[in-house]
Formats: sequence, C-alpha cells, structure tokens
Amino acid sequence: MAASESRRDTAQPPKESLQFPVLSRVFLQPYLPVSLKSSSSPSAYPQTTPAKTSLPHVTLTYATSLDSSLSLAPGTQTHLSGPQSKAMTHYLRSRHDAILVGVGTALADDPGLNCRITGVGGYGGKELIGQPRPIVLDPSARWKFNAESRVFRTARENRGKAPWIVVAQGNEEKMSLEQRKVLGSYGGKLLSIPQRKPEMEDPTGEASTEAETYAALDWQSLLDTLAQQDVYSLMVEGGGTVINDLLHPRNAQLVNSVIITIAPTYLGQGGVVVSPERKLDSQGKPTNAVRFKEVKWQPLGADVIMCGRVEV
Ligand SMILES: NC(=O)C1=CN([C@@H]2O[C@H](COP(=O)(O)OP(=O)(O)OC[C@H]3O[C@@H](n4cnc5c(N)ncnc54)[C@H](O)[C@@H]3O)[C@@H](O)[C@H]2O)C=CC1
Ligand SMILES: Nc1nc(O)c(N)c(N[C@@H]2O[C@H](COP(=O)(O)O)[C@@H](O)[C@H]2O)n1
Repeated sequence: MAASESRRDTAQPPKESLQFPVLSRVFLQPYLPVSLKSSSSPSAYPQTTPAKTSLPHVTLTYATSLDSSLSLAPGTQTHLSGPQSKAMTHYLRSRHDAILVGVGTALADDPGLNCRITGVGGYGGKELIGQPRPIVLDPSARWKFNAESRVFRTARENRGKAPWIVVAQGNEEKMSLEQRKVLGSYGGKLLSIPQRKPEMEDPTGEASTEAETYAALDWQSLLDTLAQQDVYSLMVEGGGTVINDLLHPRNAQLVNSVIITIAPTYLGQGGVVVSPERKLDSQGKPTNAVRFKEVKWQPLGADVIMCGRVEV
C-alpha cells in the first residue's frame, strides 16, 4: 500500500466531512435495510425491516421542492437540501451497499457518489468501510466519463468506490475501450441487463413516451443482477426519469421505503419534476399513481423529511 494511502486510514477526517448526530438518526431506523454485510455498514441500532430477501432492499431518497422539482432545469444541479438533510443523505449512503443514479444525473452533476460522514472509510475510518458502491444506469452507454470524472477522482483518493455502469445487453461495445480500461483499472465494472420486453411497457397497451427515448431496462432484472453481485441494499437517488420509472405502477412495489427531503422553496416551471404515471382503476379511470403508508414527518433544519412505504 502507498504511504499516502496508509496515512489516510488513520488520519483526521478531511475538512469537508459531515456529521449526522446519533440522536438525529433514530427516526430513520425503521425505514432502513438490515445490515447484512457487517463490514460495510456498522450500526448500533436494532432493525425492524425483514432480513435477506431475494431482491435488495430498495430505498428511494431524493430532495424536492414544494412543486416536486429536483432541479431548476434538465442538465443542471440545484442544491435543495439544507446542511442537516445533506448530512442525512450521506448517512443514508453509509447504510446501503450501493447507490444508483441515472446517466442524466451523472452528466448534469458529475457526482462523487460517496459517503462523507466522519468515521466512514476515507473520512477518518478504515479502508472503504461504510462506502456504498455507485451505480450509474446508462443503457445506451452515453456517459463519456474519464479518469478525471469526480467519481473516479474520489476512488483514486480512497474516498469512495469506483462505479458499476449498467448498460442494455448489446450496447456493451458502445463504451470505448479506453473507458472500459479506466473503469476496470479503478475496480469498477460494466453490467449488462436485457431490455424490458415491449409487452411490459404499458399494461394498457399505450406507447410509453419515456421508453421511446432510451433502452428501458426491467427493474426486477436489474435488482436480480445486483443481488447476485451481493448488493443487499440499494439507495436510488434520482434523477427524475429514474424516479418516475421506479414509481410507475408496474415497478413501485419493488420500493421498500422512501425517505424524501422537502425543501421550503418553489423552483418554478421548467424543472426536472417527479410525477409518475397514473394508475388506472378497474374501469380504466385514472387514480393516484402512488400512496404511502406508515408515514412519518420529521423536521430537519429548514427542511422536512417524509419517510414511508409504498401502499401496494
Ligand atoms: N434533488 C435531488 O435529490 C436529485 C436531483 N437530481 C437532478 O435530476 C436531474 C437528472 O434527471 P434526469 O434528466 O431525468 O436524468 P436521470 O438521472 O433520471 O437519468 C435518465 C436516464 O437514466 C436512464 N434510465 C432511467 N430509467 C431507466 C430504466 N428503467 N431503464 C434503463 N435506463 C433508465 C436512461 O438512460 C435515462 O435517459 C439533474 O438535474 C440532477 O441534478 C438527480 C438526483 C437527485
Ligand atoms: N439529497 C440531495 N439534495 C440535493 O439538494 C441534491 N441536489 C441532491 N442530489 C444528489 O446528490 C448527488 C451529488 O452527490 P455528491 O455530493 O456529488 O456525492 C447528485 O448527483 C444527486 O444524486 N441530493
């Protein structure tokens, strides 16, 4: 191991590390996955969610404005979370094996996708303990990353793991050889998943508008593949297209819990909006897309956090 790496294991956490006090964590516990990998997510709390199932525990978590916007415009990053809710998001990252974003988010934000809570690996803790695996959903291999993309810089500094990139089967070659080399050299990998079957697009038989613009993957297959790779808990962070697809009536039952930060602001029209497709009742009449049960609201600084489970 290089001298700089061994120093980092025992050094003081860097200045940008975040604190999320133990007392503030209590309200989140019922919505969090059971830790199956004791080395990756140490926890002092009793857990109430069921133990290992065949699919990973999926937590959907994002920050929204009062008008359900994630950002002011596609392709831009907007800071909505206040300092306490930002620290909460980082704590949540430490409690999951992996965090997933769509390629739109990777392109817009150039995110680090690591956990910056004091005490996790890279921030005063050992090795990469507590660091989630970043996963980028990029069915058509659009993300032109290189070693200077933030997630790779973070991995190089031993402050996070290298990403896994999910493409649609048949699109593997769209990722350049150079990129595949970068990915492999940092310990990342390429996963390929079959595309969603057309008959699964829409139970009403109508064309799905989103599906026309990208090679839509089946969430169940994706989660199966991740479970085979020892991912027992997945935090889905966004962006809008990913969230709307995951909350689509065909997929919403795959979500175990939601932890949503609501910031006291309207972003106004033109933002990236969370608004999943409506369900149709037995008469074909539109009804609520999703409702939540076992809901808890917790103020955190100027924001409020809504925790819940999907009512199936
Ligand atoms: N406020 C917050 O908490 C967050 C905000 N954001 C914001 O969201 C925006 C990005 O959102 P979007 O542009 O909607 O991009 P996105 O991040 O949702 O990525 C969209 C892409 O993901 C892929 N994708 C989505 N669902 C898929 C499926 N089922 N199968 C295969 N591929 C799938 C497709 O390639 C699609 O084009 C940015 O402005 C970003 O800053 C992103 C994450 C969190
Ligand atoms: N929780 C939360 N609050 C916001 O206000 C946000 N804009 C986001 N965005 C998500 O966080 C990612 C950035 O992560 P890094 O700090 O670069 O690790 C971004 O890509 C979104 O997924 N989240």
